[in-house]
Amino acid sequence: MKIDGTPYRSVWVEPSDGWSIRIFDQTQLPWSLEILRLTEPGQVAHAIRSMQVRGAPLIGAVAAYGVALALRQDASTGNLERVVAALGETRPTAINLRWALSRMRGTLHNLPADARIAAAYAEAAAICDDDAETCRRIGENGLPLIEAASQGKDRVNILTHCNAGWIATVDWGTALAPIYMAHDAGLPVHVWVDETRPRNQGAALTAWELGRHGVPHTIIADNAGGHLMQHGQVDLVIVGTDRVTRQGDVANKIGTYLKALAARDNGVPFWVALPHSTLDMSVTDGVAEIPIEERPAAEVTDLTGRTADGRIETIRVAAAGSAAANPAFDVTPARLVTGLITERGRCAASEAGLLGLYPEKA
Ligand SMILES: CSC[C@@H](O)[C@@H](O)C(=O)COP(=O)(O)O
Repeated sequence: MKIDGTPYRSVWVEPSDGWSIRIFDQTQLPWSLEILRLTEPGQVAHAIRSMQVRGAPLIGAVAAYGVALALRQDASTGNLERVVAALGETRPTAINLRWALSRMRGTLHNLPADARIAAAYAEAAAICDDDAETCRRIGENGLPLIEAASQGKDRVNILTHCNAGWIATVDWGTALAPIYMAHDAGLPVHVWVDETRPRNQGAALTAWELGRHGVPHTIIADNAGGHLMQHGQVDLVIVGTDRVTRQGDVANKIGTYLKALAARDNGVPFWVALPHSTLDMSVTDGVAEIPIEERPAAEVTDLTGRTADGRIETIRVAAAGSAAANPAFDVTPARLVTGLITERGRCAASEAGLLGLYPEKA
């Protein structure tokens, strides 16, 4: 996607040296566009854990390059195993991280050490190209939903939660890909952007992305969605996901489940966009089985923003001395999901629906 006319991906190899890795520091958005250079796997682990990079597909892609950086230092089998294990522990909920690391391990494990570095860069690049193309197809497969919802309307209102846009993936995004395509096709799209407390991925990242692309949008407090649905102001909900189970349960940013409940109560379609790398067929019951990341309490008690004179500051908004809990994801049961949008088409959020599109995962 483009920033001020220049096309970017969310992760790339620095062309001047051919090996170091470039990412946007998402903790600095929307205030400043800072590009970081990662040169060793410890920096990659830090970038994922601190959410300088975030979003399920992107953390998988960056971790893949983390393996390549580690092998530059030591291409032994022992080091390959160590880096795969270490990066796999950086965040627990998004399955894309483990998917990418296991794909890297599978490609590299049986190669001689002196062939591993080039192969690791090639495999990480293939993961990135695959993700960009996959997300583009998700856009194509979600577009008809927006076309149908916009019939006879001068505005089609889509609500989204968190950030499942191009900076959460390598390119295009998942939930936002159909929205970009609809906007580019001239459909009258308007997006309700949940602010997405506690880290504000909606207010900071989704709003930034949509704004750069010229997509009309309005930021709302997380609790406003139900009210808007009751008053007919939401035509459909599209969200991304960090893990979809065999029976179609969906893990996504905390608060997604409440949006699905409100959507069901108001007859609003609730769609979930995902690439194949987000499917975890080894898990059936998402509520019981998906590990939910618990993040620092300070993300709840404190807020970071830009002051009127341009300084980035963090302030405490909670009462002094109160404890805070911060589960970062929740699971929406399949029964609340209207359907899944994938690179292979749309399907029901069910085992039969998923196996219809992905028979090889039976
Ligand atoms: C295409 S990204 C889908 C999900 O990863 C996204 O909705 C989300 O929940 C991201 O959470 P984050 O904690 O910001 O990594």
